[in-house]
Amino acid sequence: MERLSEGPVYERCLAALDEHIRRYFVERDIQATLAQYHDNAVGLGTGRGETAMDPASLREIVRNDLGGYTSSVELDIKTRAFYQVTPEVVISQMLLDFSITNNTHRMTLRESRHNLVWHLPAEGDPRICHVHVSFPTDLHGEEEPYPLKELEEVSQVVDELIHNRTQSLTESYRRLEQMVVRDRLTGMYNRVRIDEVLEQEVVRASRYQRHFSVIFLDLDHFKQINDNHGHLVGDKILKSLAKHIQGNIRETDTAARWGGEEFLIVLPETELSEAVQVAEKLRQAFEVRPFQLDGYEIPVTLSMGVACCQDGDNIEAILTRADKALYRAKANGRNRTES
Ligand SMILES: Nc1nc2c(ncn2[C@@H]2O[C@H](COP(=O)(O)OP(=O)(O)OP(=O)(O)O)[C@@H](O)[C@H]2O)c(=O)[nH]1
Repeated sequence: MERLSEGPVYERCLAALDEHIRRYFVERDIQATLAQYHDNAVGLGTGRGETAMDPASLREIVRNDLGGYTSSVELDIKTRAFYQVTPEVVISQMLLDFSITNNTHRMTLRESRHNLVWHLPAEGDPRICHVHVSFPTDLHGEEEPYPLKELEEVSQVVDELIHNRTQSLTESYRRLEQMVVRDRLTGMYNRVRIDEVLEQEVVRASRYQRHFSVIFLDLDHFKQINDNHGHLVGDKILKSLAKHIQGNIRETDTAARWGGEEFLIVLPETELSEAVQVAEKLRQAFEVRPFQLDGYEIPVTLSMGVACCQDGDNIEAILTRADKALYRAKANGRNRTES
C-alpha cells in the first residue's frame, strides 16, 4: 500500500474527498452525499458499534445522521492521508475535530476518524465503496449520531444561569436606583429624579408650547411638632404626608421630597388654575385628617406655593416663583395656597 502525496490519482482523490466533506458536513445534503456512494457501499462506525453490512443499511445510517442534525458541522481536519491499494482502489484517512452548535452553545468532539475506501472508475468521479467512521458518540446515547441531548442539557444550564444572573442584576439595578433617586425615609423620589423631570418638562414646554405647573408644599410649624413630640413622630408624619401626596396626584404627575419637610410636585400639561385646585385638594384633605398618635390627634397643616411655567422660563425661574408663593402662604397665616 503506497501513500500518495502527489500526482493525478492523488489530485483526483483529494478533489473527491473535498467534495464529500462539502456535501456531508457543510451542506448536509442527503441526496448529494448518497450520490457519491457506490451502489454496493457498506461500512461500519466503531464509535457506536454500528455496522452496515448491506448498502441499504449504510444509506439509512447516512439519512438518519444528516436528517438528525441538519446544520453545518464545523470541521477542523487534523490529518489527511491517501493510500493506494490497487490501481482502482484508494483509501483516504482523516483525523478531525468537529463542532456542533445550537442557539446558545457550542460543543466540540475531538479525534474522530473517517476512513473511506474509494473506487476509481476509468471514467467519472471516484465513488465511496466502504466507510469506516469512528465517531466519539457512544458516550452520548445509542440513538444519537451527534450529542444533541447533551448539548441541549448544557444549553438549559447556561440559560438558567443567564436567567438567574439577569434577575439578580435587575434586582441590584433596582436597589441602586432606589438609593440614587429615592428618599430613604419616605421612599419618594428625591431631588435627583425631580430635577430630571423638571428638565424634561422645560424642554417639552419650550418645544411644544405646552404648560406645566409645580407645587411647593411645606408642613407648617414642623419644628414645633418635632420639639413637642420627638423626631420619630416627625418622621412618621413625613411618611404619612408622602403617602397622602402619592395617593392624591395623577400617575403622570411626579412628586419628590425636596428636602426637610418640603415637597415638590411637577404636574405636566397643567395650567395654573388647575394646579391650584390640586394643591387645595391636598391641603384640605390633609387638614381634616389629623395625625393619630397613641389615641390622640396632632393637627398638621400644609402651606402651598404654586407656579406655572411661562414662555422662556428655565427651571430656576419657575421654582423661584413657586418658592415665593410658598413664602407668601406662610406669611399670610399658613394652611393656605398661594400662586
Ligand atoms: N422628624 C424630622 N424632622 C425633620 C426632617 N427634616 C427636617 N426636619 C425638621 O423640620 C423642621 C423645619 O423647621 P422650619 O424650617 O423652622 O419650619 P417649620 O417649623 O415647619 O415652620 P414653617 O415652615 O414656617 O411653618 C426642623 O425642625 C427640621 O429639623 C426629617 O427628616 N425628620
